[in-house]
Amino acid sequence: MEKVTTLGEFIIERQQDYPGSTGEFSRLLSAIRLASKIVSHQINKAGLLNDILGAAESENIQGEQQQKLDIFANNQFIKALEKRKVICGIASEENEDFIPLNKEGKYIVSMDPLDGSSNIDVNVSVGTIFSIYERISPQGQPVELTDFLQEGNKQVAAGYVIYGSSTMLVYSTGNGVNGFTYDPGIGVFVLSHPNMKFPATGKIYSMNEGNFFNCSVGVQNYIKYAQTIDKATNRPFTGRYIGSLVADFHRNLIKGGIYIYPATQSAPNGKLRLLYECNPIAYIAEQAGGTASDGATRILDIKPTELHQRVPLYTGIKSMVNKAEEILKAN
Ligand SMILES: O=P(O)(O)OC[C@H]1O[C@](O)(COP(=O)(O)O)[C@@H](O)[C@@H]1O
Ligand SMILES: [Mg+2]
Ligand SMILES: [Mg+2]
Repeated sequence: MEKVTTLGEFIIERQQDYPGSTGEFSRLLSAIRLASKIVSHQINKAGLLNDILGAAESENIQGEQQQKLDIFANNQFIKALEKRKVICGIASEENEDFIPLNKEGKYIVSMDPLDGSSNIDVNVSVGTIFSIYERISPQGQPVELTDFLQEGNKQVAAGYVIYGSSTMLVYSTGNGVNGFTYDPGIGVFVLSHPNMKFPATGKIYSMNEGNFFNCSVGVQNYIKYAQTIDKATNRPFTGRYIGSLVADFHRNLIKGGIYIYPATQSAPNGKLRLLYECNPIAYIAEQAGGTASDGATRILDIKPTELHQRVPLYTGIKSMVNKAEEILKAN
């Protein structure tokens, strides 16, 4: 019988890569594993439950109408992480300010508890995105804003959960990217996608083209480049856009492509948030042999200044992102 490796076993095995590790990080990951299962279970039966679909009465700090599932997922992840006592603070898309937790905690987590909210009610894949750092303020002290405003290249781990036809947890601790598929029959995540890498070449581009005339000439010229017929360069590329960052990124990671959420006239810094969308996705992209920039600067080198700041995102296969940057620069 083929050997299966559960996420729990994998975490313990990988702990050996870190001599002197205390198990705190493994406990943090197990909290994410637990909350993902609970959210996955809720999503799978969302259509049956009137109290989980639809909008909540509240807005988040970004002025976005919160969905009931945004709040449910937010509460589940906060509860699971708080219980583990190894985290001194959480920043979440759904909370205006960071949430101080255990002063003795060594880690901080920034998260997007439910990504792709506009797709919840229409049974299209959504996700959760998480980014993990070691604190910089002294242990034993309350967590500080500066603990959250670290560059993405300081992340000790990052990942996402995709709630789609199956639920998968994809993460990296800096030694490559591994994907685990949830088996609801036995209630465990099983290693299904070891050492995930972008293919060498790709032909998928993902952008909300409804923004075409709202974008710079550079972005418009890249879209035209993608649509130009030229067999020698694998074009025209195929347009694919789900509207859930996690799902669009995941598809492009497996099939090969580029995801773009550019700056627009109405959103001069783009739409996606640096701390809990762009940094973790960029970390995974680079660990999978791809890249991520804001069109010019490496995402992981951007120094954050605010919890909910937005940046443009270009991520995927290196050659495709480099080409986009080249065209942007030329205009
Ligand atoms: O509807 P648009 O403008 O294309 O934006 C879609 C993007 O917005 C997001 O839904 C923003 O994330 P949230 O759903 O977590 O707010 C991304 O997942 C997605 O890529
Ligand atoms: Mg999101
Ligand atoms: Mg969200």
